[in-house]
This record gives sequence, structure tokens and C-alpha cells, in this order.
Amino acid sequence: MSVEHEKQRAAEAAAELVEDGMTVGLGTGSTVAHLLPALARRGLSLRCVATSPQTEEAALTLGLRVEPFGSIDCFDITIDGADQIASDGWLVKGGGAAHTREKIVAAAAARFVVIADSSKRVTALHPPVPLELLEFGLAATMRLLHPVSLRDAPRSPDGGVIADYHGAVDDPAGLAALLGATPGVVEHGLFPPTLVADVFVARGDSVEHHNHAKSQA
Ligand SMILES: O=C(CO)[C@H](O)[C@H](O)COP(=O)(O)O
Repeated sequence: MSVEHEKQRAAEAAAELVEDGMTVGLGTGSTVAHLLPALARRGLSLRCVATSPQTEEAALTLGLRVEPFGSIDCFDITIDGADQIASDGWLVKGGGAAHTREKIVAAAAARFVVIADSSKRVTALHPPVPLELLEFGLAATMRLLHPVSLRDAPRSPDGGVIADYHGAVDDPAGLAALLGATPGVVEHGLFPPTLVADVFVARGDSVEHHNHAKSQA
């Protein structure tokens, strides 16, 4: 079964959670690219906010209503992909360089839902961890973050420089605290388990669904 098929199966399963009248945060990436038509096919009245110009354009083309993030201050649901999903619930995101906006939109959601193909499941997180850095003092920030490399990618829509941290990720909470406390780091791609309500991972034709809210209850 192809990776694209798995992405589509996970996206379609998550789209079923969305109900008429909801505010919806839309992530970024090739798995979200399968979510958008699945949402559009449902024909619901939704108010969406997109985490990237690519997602916004695709959503608008499909007839979804996309609003600026300013008119909406919270979401009923946000659905997004991930680069790595660890067994302890930590995520790495930002392979598409949209992690800053993605984290804001995930944190603003009552229910943050992750969709992925089976290759994204890992026993433990591994480098790189995506970063968005401020241009001002870039060399000094990078010195504090060693080992780090600049990514050959366009700036974020907010003007940030995209980079990747290559050090160990065996203590994600400690690393998240360190990266978050480093001046010049706009955002990093480590997402804590407390942010995540549901994970849909497709394996072949079947979709595993983990509801963290229920398993933590
Ligand atoms: O974090 C992201 C973009 O910044 C994506 O969700 C992540 O890279 C997964 O992408 P894909 O669905 O294409 O595998």
C-alpha cells in the first residue's frame, strides 16, 4: 500500500470529526493536502484558518472558507500532519517549515488532531528538529544552538529564517525548554503530548486512532 494512500486514509478519517459550523485550523503538508478535499466533500459550513499560503490557496480552490487569523481566536478543531510521532506522544513538526504557525493554531484548538502515514511512527524522536530563527543576530543565535544548520528554504511567511537543530533529542522536554529559552529562536518543531488530542496513523488500508484525552482520563 502506498504512502500516499495511507496519508489519504488518515486524512479522511480525521475529516469525519469535523461538524457543521465548526472553526477549523488547517495544517500544512502533503497529508493535509488529502484532508482539504475530504473536508470540502463533506459540504459543511466551516470557518477555516490556514497555517501556510499553500494550504490557504488549496483550500480556497476547493471552496472552503478561509479567514485571516485575527477574526477567530480559537478553533473547535485543528488537523495537521507530523514528521515524527513518538510512542510517548511527542511530535516533531516543521518539515514544511510551517511549525511556528502550526504550533499557534494547534495551541488555539480545543482538539488538535494529528494525521500521518505509518512511516511517521518512531520509537524515539531523532534529529533534526526544525527551527525558525530571527534574522537579527542570526550567527550569535546559531552559535548558542550548535549543532545547527540553515535550511535551503524560503523564509517563513512571517520573515523567519528556517534552520534545523541536529543535536540529540532523547530528552524532548528538556530540549524544548532549552530551545524555547534561547533568544532569537522564534519557535521550534517539538510539540508536547499535552497539545495532542487525537492521532490517526494509517497502516495499509486500516487507520489506528489514539484518543489521548480518553487514554489520559
Ligand atoms: O510540520 C509540517 C509542515 O511544517 C508537516 O505537517 C510535516 O512536515 C508533515 O508533512 P507531510 O504531511 O508532507 O508528511
